[in-house]
Amino acid sequence: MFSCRSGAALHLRGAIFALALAGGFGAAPLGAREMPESGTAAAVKKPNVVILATGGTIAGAGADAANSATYTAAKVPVDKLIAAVPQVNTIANVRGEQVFQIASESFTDAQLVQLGKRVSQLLKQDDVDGIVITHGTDTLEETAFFLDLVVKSDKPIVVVGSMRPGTAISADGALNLLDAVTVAASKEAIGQGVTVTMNDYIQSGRDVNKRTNIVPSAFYSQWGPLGMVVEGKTYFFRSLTKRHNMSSEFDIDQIDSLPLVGIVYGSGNMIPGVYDAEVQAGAKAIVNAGTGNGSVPGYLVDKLKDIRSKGTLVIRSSRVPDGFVLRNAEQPDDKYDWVVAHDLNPAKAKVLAAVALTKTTDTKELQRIFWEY
Ligand SMILES: NC(=O)CC[C@H](N)C(=O)O
Repeated sequence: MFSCRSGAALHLRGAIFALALAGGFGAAPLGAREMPESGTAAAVKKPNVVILATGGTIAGAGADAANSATYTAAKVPVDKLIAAVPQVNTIANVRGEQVFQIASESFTDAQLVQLGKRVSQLLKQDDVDGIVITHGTDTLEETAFFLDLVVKSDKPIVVVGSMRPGTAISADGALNLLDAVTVAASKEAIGQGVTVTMNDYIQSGRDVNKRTNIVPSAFYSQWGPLGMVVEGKTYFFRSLTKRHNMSSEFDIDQIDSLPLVGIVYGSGNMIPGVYDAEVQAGAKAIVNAGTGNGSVPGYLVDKLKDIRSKGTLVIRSSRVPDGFVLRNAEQPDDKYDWVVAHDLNPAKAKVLAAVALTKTTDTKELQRIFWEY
């Protein structure tokens, strides 16, 4: 019905082109939050976006432009990151805050809580419309999921990193940051949960995983991206169906620390003493990153039953990146009072377990939480 050859379509395309010409280089892109009030670019009220910088490769620097993988992370301060991408200013009123300057593998739970509280505090302000968090990519998926679970706001929260430092040939950080600001400033991202903008895609922070160590296409979700961001405009194709942010029962304003949760990686010929070490170190739950469908070697079943009977929670996840762990398949979870992590990888299961344990240690409740988030 709406053919490109129709007069109406041609008229519409002509009008959009004329508007773009009138706006010139400084015009707000189509993704900006507010529409023009009088049809001129000057009347566009830009959204306010705060960039919280935490370090990572996006703030990294190498000795030579050929160093795409050998460099030091967490070097460049937030003001320089923003100054390097002046195009963000056409999309939003942007200001930066340096929260940390670390490689993301060095994130502690205390820092995660501190970051979450700052995001929550800022999003309560009327003069903040969206948040971008620049972050190392190694644990970006944990931080994004944590914020998805605990920040009670519908406003966009975008976590972004890069795979190459800004000093490298074909550095990806500048475009990823521009895309992050675009999403944080967009109406379409409201209520979509925490998102991650890497390599032109908008990924759900809940679903996304880092899958490769080097290339810019490192981030992947088995359920697919939510959409794309291209030249200052967002294109959403899906929504997150899991509970998050406003529909979450967790609230960072009520959380001051996280209980310790350990992960044990499954393989052939495992060392049973590793579980004891985690319990002795204070782990309230152990995520078993089992083989296959979260399988547990026969010689370890009694060890895990024993740990559970003494109070530590056992959560079956899998080292296999895709698919999900089925309850009572491979092991009788009902009988042993274990929990399954559903489709969450071990690192994400650890985050959800820690957050859930701030409210309950009841295994039925924990299993409900693992189904719902
Ligand atoms: N690409 C990256 O950001 C990796 C750098 C570093 N290991 C970090 O996670 O911060």
